[in-house]
Amino acid sequence: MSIFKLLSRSAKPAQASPAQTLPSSGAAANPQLFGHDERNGSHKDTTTSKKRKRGLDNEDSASALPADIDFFGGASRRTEETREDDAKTRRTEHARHSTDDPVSLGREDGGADTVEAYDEEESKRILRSHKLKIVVLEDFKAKEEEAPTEKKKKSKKRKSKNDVADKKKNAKQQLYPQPLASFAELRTRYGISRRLAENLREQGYKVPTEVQLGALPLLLGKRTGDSNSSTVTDPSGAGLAGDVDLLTVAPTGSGKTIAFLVPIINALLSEAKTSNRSAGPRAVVIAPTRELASQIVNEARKLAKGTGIKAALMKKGMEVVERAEDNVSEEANDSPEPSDEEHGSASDDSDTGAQMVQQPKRRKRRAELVKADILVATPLALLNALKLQDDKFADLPSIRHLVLDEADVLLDPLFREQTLALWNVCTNPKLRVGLWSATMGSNIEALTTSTLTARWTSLSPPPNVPRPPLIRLVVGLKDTAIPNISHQLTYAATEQGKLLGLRQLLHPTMSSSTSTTPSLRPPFLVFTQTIPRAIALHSELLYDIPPQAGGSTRLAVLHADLGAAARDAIMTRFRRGEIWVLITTDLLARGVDFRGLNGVVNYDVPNSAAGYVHRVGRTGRAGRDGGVAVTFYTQDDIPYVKNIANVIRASEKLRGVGEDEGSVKQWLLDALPTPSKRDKQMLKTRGVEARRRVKDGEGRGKGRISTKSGYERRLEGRKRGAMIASRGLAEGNVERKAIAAVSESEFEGFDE
Ligand SMILES: Nc1ncnc2c1ncn2[C@@H]1O[C@H](COP(=O)(O)OP(=O)(O)OP(=O)(O)O)[C@@H](O)[C@H]1O
Repeated sequence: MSIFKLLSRSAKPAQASPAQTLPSSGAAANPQLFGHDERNGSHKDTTTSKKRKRGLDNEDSASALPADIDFFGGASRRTEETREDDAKTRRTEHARHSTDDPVSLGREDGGADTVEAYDEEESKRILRSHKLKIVVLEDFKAKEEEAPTEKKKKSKKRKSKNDVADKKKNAKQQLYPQPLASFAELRTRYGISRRLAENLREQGYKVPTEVQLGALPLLLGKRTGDSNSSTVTDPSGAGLAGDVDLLTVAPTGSGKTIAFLVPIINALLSEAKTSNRSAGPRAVVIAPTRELASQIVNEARKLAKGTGIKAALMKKGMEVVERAEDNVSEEANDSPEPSDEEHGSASDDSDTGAQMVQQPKRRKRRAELVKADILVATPLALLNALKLQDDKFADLPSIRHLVLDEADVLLDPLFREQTLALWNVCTNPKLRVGLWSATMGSNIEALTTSTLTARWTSLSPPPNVPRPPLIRLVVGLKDTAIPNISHQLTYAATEQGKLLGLRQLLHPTMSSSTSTTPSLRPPFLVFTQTIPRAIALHSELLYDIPPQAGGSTRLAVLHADLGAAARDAIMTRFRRGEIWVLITTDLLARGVDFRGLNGVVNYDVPNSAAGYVHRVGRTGRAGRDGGVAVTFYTQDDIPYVKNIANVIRASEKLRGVGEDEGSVKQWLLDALPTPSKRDKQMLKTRGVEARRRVKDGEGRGKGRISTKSGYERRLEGRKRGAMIASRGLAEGNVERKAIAAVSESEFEGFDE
């Protein structure tokens, strides 16, 4: 039975019936990914800890964690009985605070009535069990203090060297800040705005994910109601108090967006009274694609609802700063003005929700000045808006918070120049920077450090504020795919084999549905290497979905050559469940969050291991189980596929899958060649060459995908076959070869 026919049986064909448990859909039981080792007793027993004293004495060391933190252990293995125990414990905790309303704990000023802080040992244990590692990557202040000391004390060179070594050691010191036990603590312990806390609760977030558990305390800094002080530093004594630049590496779908937005919105709210809101945006979030930027704006708006904080997506035609030429033109106001067409029309911005300020007396060309507190943009869109006549860029001194989402790609050669230019126009000495991604090479760390230093020393006048440290937070193993998805690495030999494999996924046969490997169910994404290949694959599959299941409307292609409106429309239809199979390029590989996505097909292998991590990370988000990632590879891909096989192996290891049971067996790893550095670089920049050489529709090369649908080609094939047959098949080999060629190209698909 075709999955499409099955799905189309429901009253609303666009959605699966509730009875069907589509793997990645629905609410995530537990958004956290790690912590199972707690149960194995790998950590120290904490019988004496404060939290344990609060009614958890009978549980083993893992369960000794507060219920809200111990979801890991619980996620896969917790019994009904222990769940009930946890619920009781939670109720007891709430009773202690005389309310069941998590966000209303504490007073308006955020004081009193908070749970006790963890001691350092317990903080360490919790952070370790959730695979969080936080280190001071660069303690610039200590370094600056160290420099003159070294100069002056030449005679004590040896001693000085020891000092430097000690300080270096300290600079890489590991931190164990208080982990965030629940979102309620954001209000009670960190005193975030009541409205912000309510907005978080309204969205149903209860348990913080690992990255939130570690990053929010670091970024919010100030803690209220702790026993010794209302404003305290972290227990490690690093003196952070929220004033840090942060580089975060955390798995895909682990909730990084909330982790960077909450502290920004909260800071903007507390600065609101003192800051000049008309001076321009105060926070900028840069993302590599328009789709991701628009998603971040939506998230920010939900979190900032009712707070007065505005978030806007940077669009064509928006102005961010008033420029000198605007003022000049004010005087020449009556003279004819150039057309404003190059900046797009105002209606383009109608869905942004940003307040556009009309400047009636100004030059028409610069008619709109965005008045948003948080501006979200792709690098080029923002740079274009800042471009001055002399090819320089206008400064943005109002920006206090800069976030680079998907920082590794933003600092990759493709975007590096633009991103650094934007970083440099943020001239506020109190600028705080956040770099976030699921993958981060060490070159990005080095680039971040050098950029921070270059920027700091170039500030004029020299800043009279302390220089914040650069902290690195890593969740889990760096550059690894999330453990909660099933991987399938499938050798398809040729392009035809891949097409056959994809059709098999669209129309699973009985034998494949009873096989042990999990089957892929719509909605899913299909990634190709290039735009022409995405377009061609879309044409090829256009009529593969039966009309009774919605036909060709269930299939769509999304790529960067489409206009903004078309891209938005496809995204909306896919999110609504109207499109079931979306063929795309790496445009959607990063950041984009489709909650109900059941799987990902790498029709063409990704260009790097990081590419694989991001692509497959579109499924299994927020801890959801059951997502499937299928990767086809051909003869042409063999030189490059080992990196991907290694990522799969590491992810399965995290999941606890044994070496013999995983989808990548040792013999395969041994057989695959290790790509050279040069090969990797070539792959990253150009993709698999064979697929570039053969352009869409040209000849019958091995990299070709037909631009005609399979259905159309079948019809043509039948006609041709009939003609050949009518000429008489007995005429010899020539015709037989022709028939063979036709039938090779006309795969019939899998019927029921
Ligand atoms: N604490 C939480 N509990 C449940 N769901 C959460 C929580 N935090 C975030 N989410 C949900 O998890 C999903 C993924 O979040 P988000 O897009 O921020 O992930 P990400 O870490 O930025 O991923 P990527 O690396 O792919 O960009 C979103 O749908 C978000 O609403």
